[in-house]
Amino acid sequence: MSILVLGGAGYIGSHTALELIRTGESVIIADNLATGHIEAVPKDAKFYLGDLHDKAFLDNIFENEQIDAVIHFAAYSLVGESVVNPLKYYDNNLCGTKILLDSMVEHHIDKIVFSSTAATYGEPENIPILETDRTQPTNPYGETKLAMEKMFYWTSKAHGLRYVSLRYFNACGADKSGKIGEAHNPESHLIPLILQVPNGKRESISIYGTDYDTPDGTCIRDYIHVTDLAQAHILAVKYLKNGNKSNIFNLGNGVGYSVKEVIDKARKVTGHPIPAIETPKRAGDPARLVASSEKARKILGWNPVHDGLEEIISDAWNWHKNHPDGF
Ligand SMILES: NC(=O)c1ccc[n+]([C@@H]2O[C@H](COP(=O)([O-])OP(=O)(O)OC[C@H]3O[C@@H](n4cnc5c(N)ncnc54)[C@H](O)[C@@H]3O)[C@@H](O)[C@H]2O)c1
Ligand SMILES: O=c1ccn([C@@H]2O[C@H](COP(=O)(O)OP(=O)(O)O[C@H]3O[C@H](CO)[C@H](O)[C@H](O)[C@H]3O)[C@@H](O)[C@H]2O)c(=O)[nH]1
Repeated sequence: MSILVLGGAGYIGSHTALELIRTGESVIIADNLATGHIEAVPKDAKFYLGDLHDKAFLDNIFENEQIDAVIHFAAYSLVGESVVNPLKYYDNNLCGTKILLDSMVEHHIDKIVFSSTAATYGEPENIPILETDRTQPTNPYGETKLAMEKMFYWTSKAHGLRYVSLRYFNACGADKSGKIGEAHNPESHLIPLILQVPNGKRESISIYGTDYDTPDGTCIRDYIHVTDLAQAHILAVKYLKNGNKSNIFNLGNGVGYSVKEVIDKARKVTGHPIPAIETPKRAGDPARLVASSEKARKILGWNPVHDGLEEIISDAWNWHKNHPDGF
């Protein structure tokens, strides 16, 4: 039996595929390469080039491969773009996933783990954020992920399929091998943007807002190593294989770092002064997003081990310095 990794040529998907292979699983990747890279696909994974919206493409995989469970990463995830072009996000993230569910139900594939996000919460009520806290997204990207969760909920009630939704906080870092890492174009995430400065790709890093209600005035986020995220997916598949019920888990370290702290740590890791420029706030950024991942720890047995900011940035730097232009 194999695990189908949809979006496995992307950043988090390729790291998860690699970890699955390291644990001896048979992995099949399907991806349209919209934002992914063929070079990120592990050599031991079988690859299908195609799109989530193409039901015949999915049907063919489910008919010709022995698929035990699906891990679904395929989505668009640029918050700013989702505000300007919401229908692009509804179409890919929600309508695409609807086609996937049609095909899974038809082929009696009954286990799926999928990527959700901290963006489902919007402006948080409490810190750390619990899975039971209010979900009120402040952008279309977060809305599409919340709508996906609800679509899974009702589909599971009607068709007996079971799911695990993983709400990641800020994914970062890279595989220790240095062979794969984050390569988004355009890049919008803080750590890879910072590392473009010592790589000679940009002059400085912008700090979006310095008058937030935080100790140094800059936004606080919960940075979680991509390899720890990958492990959570493996545990979530195991959880479903053991017959457990559908569930939602936050994935973060439970520790928040400010934008200034991240920049300082990157200066230490790279030995570069990394000039920073204070700019106005980016619309829709909550001051603090920090996860409680107690539920994932207790129920999945998840234990993030690459949790220090220095290790996260060192692993990211190990990738970026050798791949300044990505793959
Ligand atoms: N990176 C983060 O910090 C973060 C945080 C929270 C949630 N997420 C979610 O995690 C998932 C993976 O994020 P990522 O950073 O690895 O993104 P990514 O863009 O690197 O990977 C997504 C992959 O899905 C593929 N894809 C997209 N639409 C497709 C379609 N219609 N058919 C087939 N393949 C398609 C892309 O080509 C790409 O390989 C996404 O669902 C994202 O919303 C990411
Ligand atoms: O050049 C930059 C880039 C980012 N930031 C700040 O750095 C922090 C982190 O920003 P990212 O763009 O790296 O990530 P977000 O916190 O915006 O992450 C949100 O968007 C992600 C998708 O891209 C995930 O879905 C995640 O769960 C969701 O919270 C934010 O305070 C942001 O304002 C800067 O100051 N300068």
